[in-house]
Amino acid sequence: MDIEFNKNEDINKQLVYDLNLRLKKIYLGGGEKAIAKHKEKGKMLARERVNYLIDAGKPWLEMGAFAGDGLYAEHGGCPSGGVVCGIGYVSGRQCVIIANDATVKAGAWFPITAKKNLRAQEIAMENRLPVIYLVDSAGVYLPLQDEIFPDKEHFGRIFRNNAIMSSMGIIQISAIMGPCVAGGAYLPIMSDEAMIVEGTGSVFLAGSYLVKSAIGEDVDNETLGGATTQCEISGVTDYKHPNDKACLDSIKNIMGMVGDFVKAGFDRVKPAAPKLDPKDIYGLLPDNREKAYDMMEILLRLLDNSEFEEYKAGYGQSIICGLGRVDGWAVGIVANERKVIKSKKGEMQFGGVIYSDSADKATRFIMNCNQKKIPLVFLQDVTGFMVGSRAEHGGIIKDGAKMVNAVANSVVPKFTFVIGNSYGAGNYAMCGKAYDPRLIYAWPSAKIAVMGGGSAAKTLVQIQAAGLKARGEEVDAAKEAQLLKETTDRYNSQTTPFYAAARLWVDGIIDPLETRKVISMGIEAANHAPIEKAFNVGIIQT
Ligand SMILES: CCC(=O)SCCNC(=O)CCNC(=O)[C@H](O)C(C)(C)COP(=O)(O)OP(=O)(O)OC[C@H]1O[C@@H](n2cnc3c(N)ncnc32)[C@H](O)[C@@H]1OP(=O)(O)O
Repeated sequence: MDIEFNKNEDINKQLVYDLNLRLKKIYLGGGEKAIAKHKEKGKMLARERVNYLIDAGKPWLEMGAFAGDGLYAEHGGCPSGGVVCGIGYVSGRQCVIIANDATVKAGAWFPITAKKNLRAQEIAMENRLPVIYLVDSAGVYLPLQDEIFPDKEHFGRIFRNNAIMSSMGIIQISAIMGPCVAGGAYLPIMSDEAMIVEGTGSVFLAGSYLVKSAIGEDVDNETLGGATTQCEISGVTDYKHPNDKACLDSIKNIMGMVGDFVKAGFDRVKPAAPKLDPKDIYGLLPDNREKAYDMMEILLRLLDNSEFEEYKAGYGQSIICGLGRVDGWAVGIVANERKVIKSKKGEMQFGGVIYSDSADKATRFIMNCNQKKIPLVFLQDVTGFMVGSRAEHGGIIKDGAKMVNAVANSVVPKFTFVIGNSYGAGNYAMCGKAYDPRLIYAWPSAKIAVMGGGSAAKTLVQIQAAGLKARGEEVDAAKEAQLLKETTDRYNSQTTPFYAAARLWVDGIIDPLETRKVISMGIEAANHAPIEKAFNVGIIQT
């Protein structure tokens, strides 16, 4: 192995190590004190509940672990958005699990909590997966009510989704495992069935403090809406359990009896590991995002048997397209090439840039995958579409539009991995979050922004300098350098995968070695949802 490989390997392994350290801290939720208080009540922690619920030895795909990371510092933070979400197996069935973490402000809903719940429900709806809610929530986080309460994508949307999902035939089971107040109360009761834990679970529209202030009644929370009240007096809840474990056992039991539904029918054969070692990816992926590398070498380490059926290998080479398998599932790959290319026409093309010919090729390939019912996997390392008069005169806008059209209108499931840069309209054409990927994960090496820090800073500084000069202010070299540094620093802090994951622009950050697992679980999930719409791109931009 050469020096470059070893250097990359050290850096990429360090990034994964740092990622795991940050996750470990996040897994502490509201912190040691809140954990101790929670456990004193005899309650399991949110992650313990999930671990107990899911099948041992089967994979768990967490979504949104970094949601809220670095946000709401003035409120004490909101690790994982105060809710644990993911796809797991319960009694052999893939389910979406949504578990409030009551160590974070009693499981109250911050704005990012709503966004994360809505994303988890979206995943359940798109894939027609059952949802299990482990509810332990104080409802709206009152100091931020104006950012979470009334708008379309705020808290109310969750209950609207409960109703819509029910009418779609999506199974929803809730367990009330702590005080569930106001908004926290609607969610479990809008599910197909709700169970409640005796002594710790309670569910009511208004807690004892509000009842006292509203109507002057003195009543404790247990009498108001505890397990006995809701199971034996009101009939609001359906099953009463003595503790968390018994409650979770009951969910497992019910899930074990669920019948089979029609599948989408994506092709799968016996899985095979890649022939080339996936761990090589650490050494192959450069230590910085401007360096060129051979994307094919990465691809071959993600695909079964390292086999790839390349489409139009000699044409539009700044995007690699082709068919392969991941864990036995057939996939259509669309990946940005990162090495400099000399096209057959003699033109030099930069790696990571989408040219007219590559957009044209990718469009046709995406349409082909839709025709053949093959799920699409996008590997993003893209700085954007080619600029300049040659590209414009060649019609780059219409070729880019064509690709965006095919991606947007695809009816096969799409999965996106941001492995390097994800800049500009390249993010869109390569199926960024706005293009409905069923799942989108970033590698620790990812950078997501409208453009790279350097380019953005230079562009902004030119604009700012022109404005200052127009107002008669002197812009000397020192002032320009200061503007450049400030803008670059700000941009760089906003392009990290952590910044993106905190805001749910991606579903999470993964070790590159987990990529195959995400694709496989994602296609298995997507296979629950038959494709109902015919593929139609409308007017294509020829
Ligand atoms: C759709 C409309 C809505 O959802 S309106 C929401 C209305 N919600 C409420 O009135 C619930 C108020 N909270 C409570 O009654 C209790 O916190 C319940 C849920 C019973 C839990 O009690 P307990 O386990 O003792 O926790 P705690 O009270 O010590 O709270 C822990 C920390 O969380 C906070 N907290 C709690 N609820 C909220 C809330 N809704 N908004 C904002 N903050 C909330 C508490 O203040 C406490 O914070 P801290 O740890 O002291 O900083």
